[in-house]
Amino acid sequence: MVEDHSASAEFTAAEFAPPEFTGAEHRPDHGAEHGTEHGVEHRTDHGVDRRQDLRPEPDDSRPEPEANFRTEVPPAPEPKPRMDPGDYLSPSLPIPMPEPSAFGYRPAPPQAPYGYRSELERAATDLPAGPSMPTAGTAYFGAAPVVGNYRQPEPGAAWDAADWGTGSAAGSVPNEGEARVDNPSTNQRSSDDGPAADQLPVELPAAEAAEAAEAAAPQQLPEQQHVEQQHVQQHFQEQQVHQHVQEQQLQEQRPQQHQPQQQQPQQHVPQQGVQQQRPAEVAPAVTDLGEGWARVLAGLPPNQRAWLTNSRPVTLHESTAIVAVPDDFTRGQLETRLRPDLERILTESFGRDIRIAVTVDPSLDPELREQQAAQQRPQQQAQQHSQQQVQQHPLQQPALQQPQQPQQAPQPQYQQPVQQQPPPVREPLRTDGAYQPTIQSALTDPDNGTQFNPPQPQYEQPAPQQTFGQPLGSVAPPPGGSNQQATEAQGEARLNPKYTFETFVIGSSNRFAHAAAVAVAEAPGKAYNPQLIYGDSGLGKTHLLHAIGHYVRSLYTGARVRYVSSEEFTNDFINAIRDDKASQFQRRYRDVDVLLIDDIQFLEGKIQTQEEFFHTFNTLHNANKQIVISSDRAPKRLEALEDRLRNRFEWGLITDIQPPDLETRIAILRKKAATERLTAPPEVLEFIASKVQTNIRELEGALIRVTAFASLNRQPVDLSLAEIVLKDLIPEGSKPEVTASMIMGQTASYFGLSIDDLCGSSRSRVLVTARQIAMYLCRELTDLSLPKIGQQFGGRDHTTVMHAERKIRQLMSERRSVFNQVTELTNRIKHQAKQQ
Ligand SMILES: Nc1ncnc2c1ncn2[C@@H]1O[C@H](COP(=O)(O)OP(=O)(O)OP(=O)(O)O)[C@@H](O)[C@H]1O
Repeated sequence: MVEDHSASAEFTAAEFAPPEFTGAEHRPDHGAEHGTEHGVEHRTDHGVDRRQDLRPEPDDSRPEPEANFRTEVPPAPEPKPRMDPGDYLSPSLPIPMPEPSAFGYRPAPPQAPYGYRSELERAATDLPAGPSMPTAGTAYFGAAPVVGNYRQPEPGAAWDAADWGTGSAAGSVPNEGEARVDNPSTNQRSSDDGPAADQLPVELPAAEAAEAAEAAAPQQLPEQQHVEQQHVQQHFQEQQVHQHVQEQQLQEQRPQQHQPQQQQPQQHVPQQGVQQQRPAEVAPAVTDLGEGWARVLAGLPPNQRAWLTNSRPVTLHESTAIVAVPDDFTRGQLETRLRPDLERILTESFGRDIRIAVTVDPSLDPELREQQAAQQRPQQQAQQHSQQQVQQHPLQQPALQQPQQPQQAPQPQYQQPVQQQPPPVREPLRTDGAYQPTIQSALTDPDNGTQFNPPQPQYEQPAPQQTFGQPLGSVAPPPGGSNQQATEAQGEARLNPKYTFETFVIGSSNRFAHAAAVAVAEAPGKAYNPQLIYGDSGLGKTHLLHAIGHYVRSLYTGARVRYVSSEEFTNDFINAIRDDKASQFQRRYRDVDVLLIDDIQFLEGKIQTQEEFFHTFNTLHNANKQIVISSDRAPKRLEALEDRLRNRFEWGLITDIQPPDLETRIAILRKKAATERLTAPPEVLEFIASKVQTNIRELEGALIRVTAFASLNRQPVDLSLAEIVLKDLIPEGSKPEVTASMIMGQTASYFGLSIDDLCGSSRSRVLVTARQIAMYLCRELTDLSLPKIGQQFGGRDHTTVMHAERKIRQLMSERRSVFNQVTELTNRIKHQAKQQ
């Protein structure tokens, strides 16, 4: 429900989901697998080609490229040697793209960085603007008018040069209609033009240096002016010809010919030769990203091209070109300022719509490579020296032939990206084709029963730097570290591998929460911070939190993600105080890039823990680290939480999850059946979905029971069998409350044990099974979280409960005795609950 749009920017999916929000409309043909059933999307792809909706409206105040060209040229410029496009390309020749299979990776999720956001934004812009509804684009995103990576400053508002990366002094965003024009007399460029010539790094390539020097020259000879004017005129005419030809092309609607184009250096002929250049202007469409990228580099003005010097085209997936850049800051520049021009040129080059997705590959940073090389040099020299000694003193060979110490890994440079510097223009790009994309495959094909590929170990990347920036005060694992470290990092994140975006079914009840979660994962700390997801138990909040974690880790090498439930946070905090390990505790929760904190309602009434969480929150938020919170209520209804915390939750984006409708429930069951390889005909799934309406965990439990029963009895799963198994399911609405103590009491008496036995440490077989069954039933029949259940059973860890749940599910389908025990116990417990 909408609580208060103006104050909390909160909204509910159910009310606002526009009717036209159907999967079919939203999903063109991208992605590995996608379907719409009963209006419910089975998302397994990240591909949604709707980024046009997302991209910011072109800023009128920024000159179009051509206008830019004209305004940048001083009225009487000094003659400059025309640069051959080959010069532009030389430092950054695109490499042939490796075949995905050759490197053992699958292509990145098609258009991942846009699809989900576009969904969210489309939803936002489609909403009716009522009197209490702020304008679209800022309505739902809390205080900051942030959409994706793009921060759109308010017209006239002060803006920070760092946001635009020019290093120039802060200015103000021009009001609508105000154009930013370069000032040739002072040689100052408007901030939108990218790195100004005098701010470019010292070691420019020759051509760039010539241009920078030229821009700095105060005087021009009349003769030079004349030559330059000729160039200007010529270029202008060339562009007109180009436009004309393009218009003709459009009119004729000629099918594009996809012929690979040989990269031809452009001829600079005198003005009258423009007509002869026509064939070169009407370049045939390219099919290869390398060629397309070459055209991009040739087509951009130098100041924009400077940002691409260390970039690298990675691969083209359908209509998404993935480009790697050395750092987050450059990524931001590409995604905001350069995007329109890049996409325009690529679209023209390919003859079809092309969008870009930018990923970070720190190994492209020339400084870093230089440092690496410098560190390796002494070792190599020492090695050479040793070898020489060996040759000179053969008698010493035994000593010298000791196995070499493994080469010490270069020390990581965990620096924050340099914020106000244009990208270094120093070294030619690597052309060895050894690049492996940071974006890991996140595609699943549940219909084929294939599992989601968990992110590859983080430190297999050649980069000795964390892509995601430096966690606060952290001691990051060394580069090139072992798989064990990667596994540890994975373990540290504490993410359930089954809870990914691929296994999450989208319906009208959770569409907004899902779209926001994806947006957050794609731009952690930038899109919506914090993000709060609330909804009743068993509706997928935890699933979304874990999915964010997985997705961040697959997109950003080295990103530190930590999932924790509020109860664990509380316990950890108490233990830290008890053991005098406060600083360790703080490091654990503050040295992360993404903190996912589940069931925040459990902090209610815990004053000291709230205080600690408040500081954790502030530290992370101030450092632009992402915080995602889940709660069973809207923040306003967390009355026992301190005001200052609740206020902070409202800074970002609040989304709710509603109980799924019938179609979504059926879709969830289908997905579950596919991933768990359970066979159940559609009518059985529909029957189960109609019986269990408000809790997806119970829904899944019902499916497990039906299929397990069938498997034990060697019967086919059909409607009559499902009816028998689920006959005791109490209709929703009149659901009596089942408590943990009820379950433990019933279980203990059923197995002839005591409650102390269940909570104790004995590991006799009967006891272990009884304990695990009780834990399983607590999970299925109550709303208790994993840690809470663990507490009930003598303070056991939540992972023990997870293990028990899994184990009993498995045993139910393998052993009749276990199935019977669980069924019998369920009936007894429900019977007892009904009578109370
Ligand atoms: N949209 C969905 N698609 C697929 N599975 C879902 C979806 N929503 C929930 N589930 C599944 O339902 C089960 C319960 O979800 P989850 O634990 O995330 O709920 P929750 O809202 O966090 O509940 P609680 O508040 O009790 O912790 C999980 O197995 C999860 O995978």
